[in-house]
Amino acid sequence: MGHGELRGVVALDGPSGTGKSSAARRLAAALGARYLDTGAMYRAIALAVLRAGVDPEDAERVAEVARAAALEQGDDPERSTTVLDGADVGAEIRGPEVTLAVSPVSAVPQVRELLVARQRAIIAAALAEAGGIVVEGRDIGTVVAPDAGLKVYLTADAQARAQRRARQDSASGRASTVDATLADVRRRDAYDSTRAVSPLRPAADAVELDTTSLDLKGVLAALVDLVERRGLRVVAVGG
Ligand SMILES: Nc1ncnc2c1ncn2[C@@H]1O[C@H](COP(=O)(O)OP(=O)(O)O)[C@@H](O)[C@H]1O
Ligand SMILES: Nc1ccn([C@H]2C[C@H](O)[C@@H](COP(=O)(O)OP(=O)(O)O)O2)c(=O)n1
Repeated sequence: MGHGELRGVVALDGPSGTGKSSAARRLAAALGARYLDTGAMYRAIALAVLRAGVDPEDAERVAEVARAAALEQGDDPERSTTVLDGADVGAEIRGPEVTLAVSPVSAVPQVRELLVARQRAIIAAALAEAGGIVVEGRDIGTVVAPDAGLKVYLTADAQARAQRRARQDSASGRASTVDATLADVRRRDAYDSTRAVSPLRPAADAVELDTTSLDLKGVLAALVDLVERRGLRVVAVGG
């Protein structure tokens, strides 16, 4: 695949249910860029921890599992795959057990060191091969890609985020209620933003985008506008 229209890295950070994955995939596809779902990587390690029967709060054992896990995260926005120990776990990593375990697992410094190194390698390869990549997560603008050409911090009110996530879970066949999802959203927001290592927070140079009253099309339009105004969109070069 030749170079697309995006030059450099777009970082999309923010709490759960703000629309990071939906927006990042669409933006990457629209601009012929690659896409990286860093949350899926943390979820895959959390799944490996559960499969190994390790307590997600046991940092030492969690780090051992992370080092031993064979994890491959794809960067195709049309088909983003997460392969753990040879099998695609894209559906399993969205289940409630993993969603509960991923908060303590992603707070382990050695897990973050390992995954941030892999994320940076994926970003470097994408820039060489496609010219641009959209990366979503919690610490992209602050830690993983501090020199990103554009950093956007997505927000939305907790009720809207819980309703979106509950609808998403139900559509995927996972039992869910808005109240239970709201409690999970608040739990993970608190966990992710108060942890000692790489806490969830907007980078000082991030643009904040409140998606509460925007539909997906509106979010995409806002992001394309920000990319263009930042001079990161070029006429596609063939080949
Ligand atoms: N602006 C929006 N308006 C309505 N629904 C949205 C919006 N953004 C995302 N969604 C939906 O909400 C759910 C969660 O979105 P997702 O992109 O997974 O959020 P995040 O990656 O931030 O957790 C998905 O089903 C998605 O289609
Ligand atoms: N760059 C990242 C991405 C995710 N995490 C952690 C924090 C999140 O609660 C979990 C799951 O991330 P994910 O983006 O899949 O979660 P949501 O889709 O936003 O609900 O992983 C992280 O610590 N750093």
